[in-house]
Amino acid sequence: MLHLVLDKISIHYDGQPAPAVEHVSIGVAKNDFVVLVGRSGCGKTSLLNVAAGLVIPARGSATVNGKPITGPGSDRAVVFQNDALFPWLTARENVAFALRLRGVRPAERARRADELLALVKLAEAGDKRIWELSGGMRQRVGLARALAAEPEFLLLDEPLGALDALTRERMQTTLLDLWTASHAGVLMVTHGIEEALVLATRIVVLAPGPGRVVRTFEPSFSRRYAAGEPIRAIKADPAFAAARGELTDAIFEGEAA
Ligand SMILES: Nc1ncnc2c1ncn2[C@@H]1O[C@H](COP(=O)(O)OP(=O)(O)OP(=O)(O)O)[C@@H](O)[C@H]1O
Repeated sequence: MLHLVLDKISIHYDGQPAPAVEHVSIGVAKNDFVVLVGRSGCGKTSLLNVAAGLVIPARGSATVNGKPITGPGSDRAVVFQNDALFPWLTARENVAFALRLRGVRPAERARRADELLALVKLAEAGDKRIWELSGGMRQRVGLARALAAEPEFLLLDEPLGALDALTRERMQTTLLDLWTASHAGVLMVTHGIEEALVLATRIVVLAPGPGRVVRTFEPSFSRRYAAGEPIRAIKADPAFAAARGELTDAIFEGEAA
């Protein structure tokens, strides 16, 4: 079984008096969609950066398929909010660039890039330059580029955070479609409570001071979507509203009024 494992992780930034994160364990298997939520400063991005190999923990172990994570690797692709694409290149060229890094032959690159753009519903936009695209379209090019690496794990830091509410909602189902099609394990950070419920197979709720896990939830809504239930019907289910209330309480529990 493919696994990304953060085991008893503590993170202590240089010059800080206290650890940012203490004793946090999170596992992501293939086909899992794990979402980290919690108040500002609870260490969500720091933990994602440990998984990406960009932050080395003070204690604990981070492994991917049993091997220690010592830096970025082709088994993990990262998408950040406002991800940097090359604005002067077309959407197709941006995706093809990632294929080139993977050693895909030039003759193959354009065809494969078009397949990936179709997957994120941008089949018509291959020839458009990045500066000609909307924020939501750019974010989809970023996802197509991440998928070009055929990663076993996708690490997403607020990938929909910069989008307007309607585009964000549409992108949630795009993300679920990509997850279902790719079978990748996903670890994602979000501030969106509904977004976490729509997407996650597991939600890890963190609290700050220092960052630690306070609750986990295993919602079934994303599996229901993957099984063919429309997203509107899922969100209208009273179970969805109940889960939203419970998750909100867990996030704000213990917060000084
Ligand atoms: N490079 C750094 N150097 C020093 N301290 C840092 C650094 N990065 C993060 N921190 C601190 O670590 C703690 C956790 O930060 P982190 O960004 O991981 O939290 P977060 O939950 O992602 O926050 P937000 O929801 O506001 O994005 C915070 O107290 C932050 O100030």
